Amino acid sequence: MPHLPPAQGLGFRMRPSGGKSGRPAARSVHGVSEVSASWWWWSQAPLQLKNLPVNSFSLEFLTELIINLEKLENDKTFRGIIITSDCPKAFSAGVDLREICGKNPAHYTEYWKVLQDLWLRLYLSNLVLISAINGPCAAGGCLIPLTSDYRILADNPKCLIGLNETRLGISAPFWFKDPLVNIIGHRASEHALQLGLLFPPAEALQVGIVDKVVPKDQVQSTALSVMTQWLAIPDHARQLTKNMIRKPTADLLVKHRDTDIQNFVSFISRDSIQKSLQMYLAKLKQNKD
Ligand SMILES: CCC/C=C/C(=O)SCCNC(=O)CCNC(=O)[C@H](O)C(C)(C)COP(=O)([O-])OP(=O)([O-])OC[C@H]1O[C@@H](n2cnc3c(N)ncnc32)[C@H](O)[C@@H]1OP(=O)([O-])[O-]
Repeated sequence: MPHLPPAQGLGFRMRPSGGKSGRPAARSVHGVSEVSASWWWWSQAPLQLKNLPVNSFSLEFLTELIINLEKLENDKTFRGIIITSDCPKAFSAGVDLREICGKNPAHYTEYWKVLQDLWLRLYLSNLVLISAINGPCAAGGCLIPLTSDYRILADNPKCLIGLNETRLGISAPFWFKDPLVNIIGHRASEHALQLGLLFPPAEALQVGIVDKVVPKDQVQSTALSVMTQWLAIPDHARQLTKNMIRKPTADLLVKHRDTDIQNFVSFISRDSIQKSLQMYLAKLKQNKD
């Protein structure tokens, strides 16, 4: 049987795309499930996010995710990753508000740097990245879909997706805004970002923030068939093309990382912003079903 991810934290499984029988030995590294991938035909790895209850980005979760992405990137067996959620409530609720509320500037600095690291790793990945979005995906949670090469969303009214930061009284960083503009265009981004819109599936497809909407039970199979299409292209040609298209956007963050951290830390440390985030968190707790 494939090795299952641990109950908490991040896990990932890798499976042959061609349906061959047998399984390689599983081993565990630093508490993270990993399957040693020695079989050349295993070209795509499902990466299942599991940080209960809503895959919010805690510092620990982000760090673990980066380590695992690095392993996949360095393992030449893999040419693509399908990223999905193993939490029933959400694909991702974005930044864990407890990381940016009531902490100190040193913590905010560390947190923001790690979030930038994740963005850079994903945005410039040589692998084909497909987001299989099987739950709500809010604000920072869109970091993964927006840096992916293809996005598939489950057709369920609960599966809202968008950058809703303004509704929390904060602003999405430019490195969230830029990929959104690249994907849906300038005017639609102005609209979506200023109003903090969370799109239901049909609207998400119409505006172009996702590429496909399918019934929830078909998200995974659709991701696999899209992956097959992308893997039919020779890696070197696809990677050069991806890099050519994305590098100018990524370079903006690389060049302005320190200023961006300083801006974030001074903004998030303001009393008025802290108050507004605390109110949002309290409202989330009240709204529980
Ligand atoms: C800085 C600029 C850039 C980025 C910004 C961001 O990403 S800002 C982030 C913007 N993100 C959003 O606006 C999304 C906010 N989240 C939601 O809208 C909903 O939780 C949901 C639709 C994802 C799931 O709905 P559902 O009814 O199925 O589940 P539920 O609602 O009952 O939640 C379960 C538990 O998780 C808790 N919790 C949830 N999110 C967060 C969080 N981000 N953090 C921490 N905790 C969070 C929630 O309080 C509750 O805790 P409790 O009481 O059990 O201790």
